[in-house]
Amino acid sequence: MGSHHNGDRASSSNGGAALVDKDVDFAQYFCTYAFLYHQKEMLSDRVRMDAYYNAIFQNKHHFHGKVVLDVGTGSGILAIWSAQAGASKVYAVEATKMAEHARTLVKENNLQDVVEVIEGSMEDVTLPEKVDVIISEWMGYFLLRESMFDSVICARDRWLKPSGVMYPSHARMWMAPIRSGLVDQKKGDYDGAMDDWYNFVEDTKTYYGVDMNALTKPFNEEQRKYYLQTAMWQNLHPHQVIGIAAIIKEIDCLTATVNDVLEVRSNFSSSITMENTRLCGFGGWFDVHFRGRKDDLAQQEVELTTAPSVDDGTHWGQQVFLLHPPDRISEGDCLNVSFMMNRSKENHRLMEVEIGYEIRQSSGRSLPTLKNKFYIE
Ligand SMILES: C[S@@+](CC[C@H](N)C(=O)[O-])C[C@H]1O[C@@H](n2cnc3c(N)ncnc32)[C@H](O)[C@@H]1O
Repeated sequence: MGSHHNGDRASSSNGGAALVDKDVDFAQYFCTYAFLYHQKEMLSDRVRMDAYYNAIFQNKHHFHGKVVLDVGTGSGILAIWSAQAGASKVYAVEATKMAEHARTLVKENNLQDVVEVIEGSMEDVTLPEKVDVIISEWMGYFLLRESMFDSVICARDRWLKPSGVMYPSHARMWMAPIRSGLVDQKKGDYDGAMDDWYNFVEDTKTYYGVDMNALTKPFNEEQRKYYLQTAMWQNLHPHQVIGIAAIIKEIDCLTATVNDVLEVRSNFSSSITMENTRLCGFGGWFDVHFRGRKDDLAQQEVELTTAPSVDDGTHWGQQVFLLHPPDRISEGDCLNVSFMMNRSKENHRLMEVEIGYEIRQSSGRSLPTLKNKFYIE
């Protein structure tokens, strides 16, 4: 993944809705994955690496003598591990030129007889046989950003044997109320940008004789979106979580369809667990599990979580949705939240989010429901 302000991680499916222009998709999305610095960032994420490493090497029975497909192999790391764990054949599919680097690594590690690197979009590739295992690291910010899971679904439906296993096998999205000083900082930035605009309008009128004020409204909307409504990348401290976290989506990777992940809708409640604090927003994260399948379980189940953590932060961090203004809130209060996330119409790899929430105070009083719109860019 690129910079922490929502860089890109990568696919080329049709998003389940509108048709996607592959050239545009390549320019906007895949391109970043062609850089080694980007792959290195993922390869340096110890939580991510340990989880996949343990999932493979503690469950060698799923790999030994088996045919494996790695969807989006990048540097080839998961394909190489699969081969080292005893796979008889690994197809490693990668859309970008990173495939060439993967090929180099495969050769240097003496696995060229087992791992076949194929440069191409998963959706376009034809394999000579069906596979026993599909492994992929497809997760974007807040799980579904990038919509790369579509490509995994496509691969599964075309190439996985009926008895096949998915790595990971399950995924969940989580959400919790949080406190954060960022809410004040962003509001300050936004106010500063608007003050600057008003000065600009005045100066333009004074010095150049043109009144720009008619553009104040659209400028304001633009700045609000940028400073106040764009979800932020954060590595939250667990102490910033002020209420019970809720699961808002569960995905069985063996059976989920694109339709199942086009939209996420959840109504949940969260009890506030911190005395006299501020509700500054909501934090969203995900976890995935490697459990094998019901009739062919993992010997050692592995979890990869991106929950707020002091020592085990990941490059995914959490996505933070800030509320302006924040509300005073205290232990015993309860939040009723309605959450909705859809793909952006302009770019199926980006997301739009609506969060409605109502505070029920421990006194029994309810505050009016507030609705907020956000963009995961
Ligand atoms: C998050 S990276 C993971 C890379 C590597 N598997 C790892 O774990 O380090 C996802 C990779 O999948 C590739 N990718 C995404 N969608 C793809 C598709 N539809 N076909 C082929 N490659 C794809 C991207 O270019 C990127 O290199």
